Amino acid sequence: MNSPLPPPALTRRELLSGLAGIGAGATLAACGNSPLPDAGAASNLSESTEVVVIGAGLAGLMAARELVAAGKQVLVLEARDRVGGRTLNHPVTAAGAKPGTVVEVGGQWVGPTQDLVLKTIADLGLETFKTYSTGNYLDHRDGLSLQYGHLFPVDPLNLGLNRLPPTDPVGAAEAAVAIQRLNSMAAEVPLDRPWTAGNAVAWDSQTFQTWIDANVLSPGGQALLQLTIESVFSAQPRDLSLLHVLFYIHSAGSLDNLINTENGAQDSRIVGGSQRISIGLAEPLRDRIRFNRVVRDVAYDAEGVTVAGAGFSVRAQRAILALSPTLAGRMRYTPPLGGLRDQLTQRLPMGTVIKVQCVYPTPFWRDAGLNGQVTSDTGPVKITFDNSPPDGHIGVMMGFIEGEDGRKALAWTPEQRRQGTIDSFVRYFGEAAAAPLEYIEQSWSEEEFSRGCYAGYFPPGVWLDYGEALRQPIGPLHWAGTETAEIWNGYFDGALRSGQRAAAEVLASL
Ligand SMILES: Cc1cc2nc3c(=O)[nH]c(=O)nc-3n(C[C@H](O)[C@H](O)[C@H](O)COP(=O)(O)OP(=O)(O)OC[C@H]3O[C@@H](n4cnc5c(N)ncnc54)[C@H](O)[C@@H]3O)c2cc1C
Repeated sequence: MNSPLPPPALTRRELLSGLAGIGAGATLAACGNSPLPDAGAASNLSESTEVVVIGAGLAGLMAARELVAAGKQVLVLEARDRVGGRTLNHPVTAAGAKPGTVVEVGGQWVGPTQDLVLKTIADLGLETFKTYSTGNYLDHRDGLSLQYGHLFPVDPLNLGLNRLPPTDPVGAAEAAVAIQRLNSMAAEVPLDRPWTAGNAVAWDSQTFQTWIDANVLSPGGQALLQLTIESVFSAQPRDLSLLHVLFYIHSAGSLDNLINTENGAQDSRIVGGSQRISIGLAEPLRDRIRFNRVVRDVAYDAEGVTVAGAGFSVRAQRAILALSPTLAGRMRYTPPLGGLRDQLTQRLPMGTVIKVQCVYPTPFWRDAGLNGQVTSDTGPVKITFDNSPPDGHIGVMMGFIEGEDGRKALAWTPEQRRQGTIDSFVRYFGEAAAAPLEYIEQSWSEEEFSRGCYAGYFPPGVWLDYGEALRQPIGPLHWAGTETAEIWNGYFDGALRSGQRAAAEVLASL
């Protein structure tokens, strides 16, 4: 926890200036940090390659790396002026912050069993540090706050006794039993073909809320499961197919893996910020990435594929579309994709999340014996984490406004979101939270090239009737992106695995 800060990560501007020597140098030099595509500078640029990858997030970058390693010619087209997609470092500029201090406004954590992302981090020479978890958790329910620690030194039956807030013991016990039941059901869902599970029809015909209503009796247990699902999917239990929830649990190994901080998906962070993974993957590809290339048209035939946008086109033998099905569905395909694939992309919405962070002179909650991790029944921020830098020289409190709360907050002004965040933090940590030095937010639903987060999710009926079309290549078109992953779907690890899988498909087909 107390390791000194590493040398500052390569900044976006440094990476871009490093990339400016490539073929489309004029465009890159001009693009700076503008979030808008510089279509004019790309006028009439026409290139050809063996494989074109659309999207320079983790999936696209991994696919490109694999193809280059196999000796293929590759071009990566990225709509934004940066790499990383849903990973994004943000500089902390508050007084007292050491130069180079960043917080992640996108994905940030890694944990055990996420083997590919952990290997990638190690291969890139990056380091991880544990999410701050020393001290008590805090649960806020029915207007009261309760601090609690690890009440039970051992939990031999793995009932989650230390994971669920004991504010309502009956509710916590019921939720713990439900979680174990869900883990057992999830193990029956084949990761490669969830729609073939023995109970697939019944499970894909109901929402997760329907299952809660039928199987969890106490209001406290219901509320805990609802919050659990909101925090994992940034959507409401009423939005999600039960089959999808079970697939996702199996994909991560267990629901415990999804929700735990220590030894779970929130276990560790990357020193210098998670976007360093994307930047590290991109560095050897610097002469192959084209920024500000918003692909709008994909024309394909037996010979290959031409992808194009304002002022540019690329001809290739194969294309990997390394982005969410929702985004892939926004492109125009010639000839049109089959109805199954097209309708699939009409049915996979992205979750809704606004990630909010307040910077303070110190992580003052630690002095009160709190680890900064809150669960709450009161919004807009119902989940918080201590997001301070590794040495804790400044305090960063982070929260998510997600699901239903996120949807409401999309209609708020920036000042209302800031005030709502501060009100939540004051409710949990007292008046010391009232005057942050800096407020940072990222609303992923308002990002044209993400359209929501953490990931796309499956409402009822979609796995059953459209699941087959998720990864099935169409002619020279191959699909990647974390939404296509079997293992750790929705996470960094799944994104990287999907890139590897799509690259292997292409290599086998060439
Ligand atoms: C707030 C938040 C918190 C999260 N927390 C975690 C976490 O702690 N741990 C974890 O493992 N995961 C987390 N995730 C999820 C994780 O970030 C994603 O699973 C992963 O980054 C997805 O990578 P990807 O390559 O599949 O997609 P993306 O990162 O979305 O990459 C797609 C790329 O395609 C580009 N693109 C889009 N449209 C076009 C177009 N028309 N033409 C060209 N390019 C285009 C985009 O700009 C983008 O760069 C979180 C996400 C968010 C937003």
